[in-house]
Amino acid sequence: MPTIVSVRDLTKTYKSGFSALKSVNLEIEEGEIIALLGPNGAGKTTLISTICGIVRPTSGSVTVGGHDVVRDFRAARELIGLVPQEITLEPFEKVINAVSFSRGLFGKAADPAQVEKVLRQLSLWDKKDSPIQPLSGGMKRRVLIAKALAHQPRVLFLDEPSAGVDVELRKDMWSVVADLKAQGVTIILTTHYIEEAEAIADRVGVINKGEILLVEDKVGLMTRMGQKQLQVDLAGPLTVVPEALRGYALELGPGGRSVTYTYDTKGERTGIVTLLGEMRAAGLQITDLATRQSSLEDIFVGLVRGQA
Ligand SMILES: Nc1ncnc2c1ncn2[C@@H]1O[C@H](COP(=O)(O)OP(=O)(O)OP(=O)(O)O)[C@@H](O)[C@H]1O
Repeated sequence: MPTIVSVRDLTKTYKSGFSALKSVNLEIEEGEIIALLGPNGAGKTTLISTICGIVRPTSGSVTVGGHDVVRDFRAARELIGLVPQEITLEPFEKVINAVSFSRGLFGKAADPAQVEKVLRQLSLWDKKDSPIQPLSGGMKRRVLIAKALAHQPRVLFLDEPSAGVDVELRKDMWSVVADLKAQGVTIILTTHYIEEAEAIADRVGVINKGEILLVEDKVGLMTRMGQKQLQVDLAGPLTVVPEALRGYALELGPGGRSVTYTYDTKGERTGIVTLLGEMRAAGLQITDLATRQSSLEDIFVGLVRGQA
């Protein structure tokens, strides 16, 4: 896939002297969903604001569709839609007017057919004549997305799309994002919810203290850095791990009723078969087995702690 957004050696130092981005490099491919994960203050909003031309870079460059976001800002901005974190809508305006007006902000001529297409796409067509105020929280978020899509951008930025949103609405947002991707829109979202990245992103970028720690295919990342754990439940409780099993990475569970064995998913041999054999030989009676794959959250916490 061709690159649509290219960030090269980007730094941002605010007037206060605070260095919010430190030599960030990032290439985003057309048609992908990339999730930027990071703790509070990591630099996520600064990064997307710089790509969108709202914050001026201190050094480095950003291009969108080949247009430099500073030198050629009009052409770059036309390709971008930004859905802000806060609901910033005129409460008494009708849905259809709010969306049509956004198109005009980009100097695009009125196009009722395009506005209808966007409203239908977001299941807002039957609400087109409703004022915004009485709409549910979910519908208001859809209006924000419709406004960002009104001028037919190729790249959509979603800044924490599900901050303060309940589980049902979050799932609803995920299906909207999946539909947009199916229509070829490139999506860049920032999130604190690792499950959100796990559910919808193709690639994940982890950012902390103004630096990108990694950008990687989600599935590949989880396989590369993931570990698995085997929990073995026992008929009788243990007080310590028996001497014969000390060579294994074992942890005793609550009340000594189980042991947990952590193993590497990349290893040629997991060691499970020999472990179970040695447990039996040590006189332990096994009642159940369960495995667990480490999640993106485990990987994320490990990376951010590692940098600290
Ligand atoms: N205008 C500004 N002047 C000075 N410092 C700023 C300014 N804007 C942001 N910062 C600082 O830059 C750092 C990065 O902020 P940013 O909003 O990009 O982080 P974030 O990852 O989006 O955080 P959050 O998840 O909390 O929204 C923070 O320490 C913030 O206080």
